[in-house]
Amino acid sequence: MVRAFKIKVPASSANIGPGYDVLGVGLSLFLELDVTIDSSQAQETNDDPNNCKLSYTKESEGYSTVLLRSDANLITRTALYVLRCNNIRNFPSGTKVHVSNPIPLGRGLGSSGAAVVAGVILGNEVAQLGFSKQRMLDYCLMIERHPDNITAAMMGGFCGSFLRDLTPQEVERREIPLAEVLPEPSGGEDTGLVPPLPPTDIGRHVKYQWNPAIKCIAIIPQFELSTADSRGVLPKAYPTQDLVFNLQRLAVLTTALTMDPPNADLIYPAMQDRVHQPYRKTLIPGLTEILSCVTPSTYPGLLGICLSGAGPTILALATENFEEISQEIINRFAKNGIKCSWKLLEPAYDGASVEQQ
Ligand SMILES: Nc1ncnc2c1ncn2[C@@H]1O[C@H](COP(=O)(O)OP(=O)(O)OP(=O)(O)O)[C@@H](O)[C@H]1O
Ligand SMILES: N[C@@H](CCO)C(=O)O
Repeated sequence: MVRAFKIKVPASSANIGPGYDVLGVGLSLFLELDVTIDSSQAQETNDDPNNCKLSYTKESEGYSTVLLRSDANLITRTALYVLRCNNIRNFPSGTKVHVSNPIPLGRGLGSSGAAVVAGVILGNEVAQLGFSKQRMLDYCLMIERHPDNITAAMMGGFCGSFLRDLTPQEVERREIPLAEVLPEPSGGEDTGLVPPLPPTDIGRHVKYQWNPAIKCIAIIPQFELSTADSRGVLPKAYPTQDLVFNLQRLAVLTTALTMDPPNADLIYPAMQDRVHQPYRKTLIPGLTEILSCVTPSTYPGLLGICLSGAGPTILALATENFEEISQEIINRFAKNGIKCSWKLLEPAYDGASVEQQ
């Protein structure tokens, strides 16, 4: 029997200013996997140690750099983690995965979150494990340990999320699939290890309303900034007044983005942040100036502006004047020698999906 299905996972923007590691919104830019499982084509997948032939469309972001071995690529490596937790060593023979990825890598638009969500869904589908989205979140959150992008990509829409405290035993078992559980890309040997199942309900979330008049402009610099590096510049402890500053704004922002008509006088100041953006300016030339100089008074229709995820992309929320707002930010990056592209996006309300074909 031949099986074919398509997995679609949205990009996402995390933090939305004050909601560091808390808020995320799914965006209308989709990572897509076309999957076929045809045992009569097993020979074609024999080159891969885990029976999976992986390819990317030429137009895909990362086309020339992503690794295609199934135990090295983030999507298939994640799927292998799910399979092995459930005592299945490899993909079914004759598995082919063709990826179309329009989400720029390492720019703050949730490319890794989308890849991890797609990988967990891939594992669930190929082995027909029948997991709910909530259970699949547990697997995702053992890999990417901040829930904002992952939750928005899996569930869609505008989400607030947290990780529950793990018990000391669960903390001990915080398996790190990329380091321990899966074979290293260079070796490729299957160690036979069965990783422990993830604890249940690691991530809890709510979905907020979003006023559909609010569009998301992503201004995307042409340089990559890895999330790990961008987290590395953050302090280990914060002054109380900075945490209170963010908590106050976070509480107001989640409702302000639902109100009709949107109120720029409320949203713009509610999107200010003192927890991550001030520290990340060292990695993103022009950031401080961009965040402070483009305002609703200079650009009617602009509601708020922030760093998208770990950066370097800038997220501007607006109801009109999209081109003018983008051009202003592009010009300011250009003064710092940085070229950008921009995209006008909407929230992806439904999150990740699977379509049987
Ligand atoms: N479609 C994909 N296929 C394979 N690997 C991917 C894919 N998407 C992301 N990755 C991996 O994830 C890395 C980028 O992850 P990183 O967390 O640094 O940035 P990001 O997820 O784009 O940004 P942010 O988390 O701030 O939104 C890439 O360099 C690549 O290794
Ligand atoms: N909350 C995360 C999102 C990026 O993955 C960060 O800002 O580091």
